Amino acid sequence: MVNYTAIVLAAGQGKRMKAGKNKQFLMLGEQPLILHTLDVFDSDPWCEAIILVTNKEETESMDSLISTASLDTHVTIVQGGKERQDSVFEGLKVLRDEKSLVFIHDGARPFVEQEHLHSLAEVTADKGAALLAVPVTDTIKRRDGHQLETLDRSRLWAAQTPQAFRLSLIRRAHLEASAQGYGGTDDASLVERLGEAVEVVEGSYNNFKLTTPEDFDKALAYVNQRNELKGDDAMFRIGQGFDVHQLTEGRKCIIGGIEIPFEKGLLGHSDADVLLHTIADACLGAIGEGDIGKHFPDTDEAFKDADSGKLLQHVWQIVKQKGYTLGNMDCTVIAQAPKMAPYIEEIRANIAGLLDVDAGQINVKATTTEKLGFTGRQEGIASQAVVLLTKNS
Ligand SMILES: Nc1ccn([C@@H]2O[C@H](COP(=O)(O)OP(=O)(O)OP(=O)(O)O)[C@@H](O)[C@H]2O)c(=O)n1
Ligand SMILES: C[C@](O)(CO)[C@H](O)COP(=O)(O)O
Repeated sequence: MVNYTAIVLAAGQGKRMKAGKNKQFLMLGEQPLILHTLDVFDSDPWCEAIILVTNKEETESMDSLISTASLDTHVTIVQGGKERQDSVFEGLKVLRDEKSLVFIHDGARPFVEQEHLHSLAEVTADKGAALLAVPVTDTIKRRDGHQLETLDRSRLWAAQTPQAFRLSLIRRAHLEASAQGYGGTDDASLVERLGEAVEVVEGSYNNFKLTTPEDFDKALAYVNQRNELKGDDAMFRIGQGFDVHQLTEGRKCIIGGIEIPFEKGLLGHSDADVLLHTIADACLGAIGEGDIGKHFPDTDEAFKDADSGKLLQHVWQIVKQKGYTLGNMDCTVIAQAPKMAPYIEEIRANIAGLLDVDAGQINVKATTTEKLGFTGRQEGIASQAVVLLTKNS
């Protein structure tokens, strides 16, 4: 582990974004742009502290934003300067340990990945200066009036941030640049001017800077796509269920809503339909709503001998209210006996009817356990199910 301090720059005006305010405060999905960027460093265990450089006029609003963000890493807010370089210099002023590593990062680059932060830290610990960059993919032309020159693309890299340095080196580079009145568009260029080597660590094209409205649209699509895979609004949710009921004489053997002729039946508070209970559990699991025990307690007389088809339909209403529908489900009945094969299609059609979906979305299969265990001894029947739910658009 190589520790570093991150200086995150947010003191610009975001003029090219044309949003009428500093782009750092624009909502990118569920939170402002700057919080996405801070989250990256907050969740990196190698990052020891964050220096957030902000506008004088925005210090208060940035401060209250941070206080609502529940970040674990300590954030010091510093007032920036007129140009980006001035803002970096203000950030450097609060650091003391000259041997430590400092990462300088644009607040407007929220998608930097942790593996690249770590590669950068390791290279910088060894070499003293490094930056993330990607090979340019366009052909680059230098234009002088009507005269064009095509540059050799094989040697061209698009510089990103973070740019990382030993503190003593980047402080010296900034002092020198300021003494000479040199203004660079990045920090590495100031170190290059000292004649010092700066290593290139290949990053990702995802680590783009949000500069124009088009960049913002691209970032929003990226964030939405990421969110589709998680949380209450996820496009897909998966759940699994498992249940067992004891086989006993004097009870009906109801599996998947179909009464199967057999010398024994399943014991339970309700009709003990092991398969429908399993499916209900898988559905509740997928939407994060616990299990059927929570919704239909076996201490409640209302559910005595209850038709499990009705219970499953109740669960399915909850699923639908949350905006989900069935992708598909796959179930296994684990029974030594009765023989399930003759009933599988009827069960499948019954479940499809209960949920008002196509039978093709449902697979039901059965297995014995080769006479092993409690199912093999015909003491009980078990079942398993996995359910994939998809969000209605
Ligand atoms: N005086 C400045 C200028 C810029 N930045 C920061 O440096 C990063 C990169 O700069 P850029 O994308 O150019 O942001 P802005 O300066 O805000 O944008 P613009 O040039 O369009 O006004 C941004 O996170 C920006 O907030 C800064 O901290 N202080
Ligand atoms: C530092 C930087 O992000 C590297 O690509 C870039 O140079 C910042 O430039 P800007 O003029 O502030 O957009």
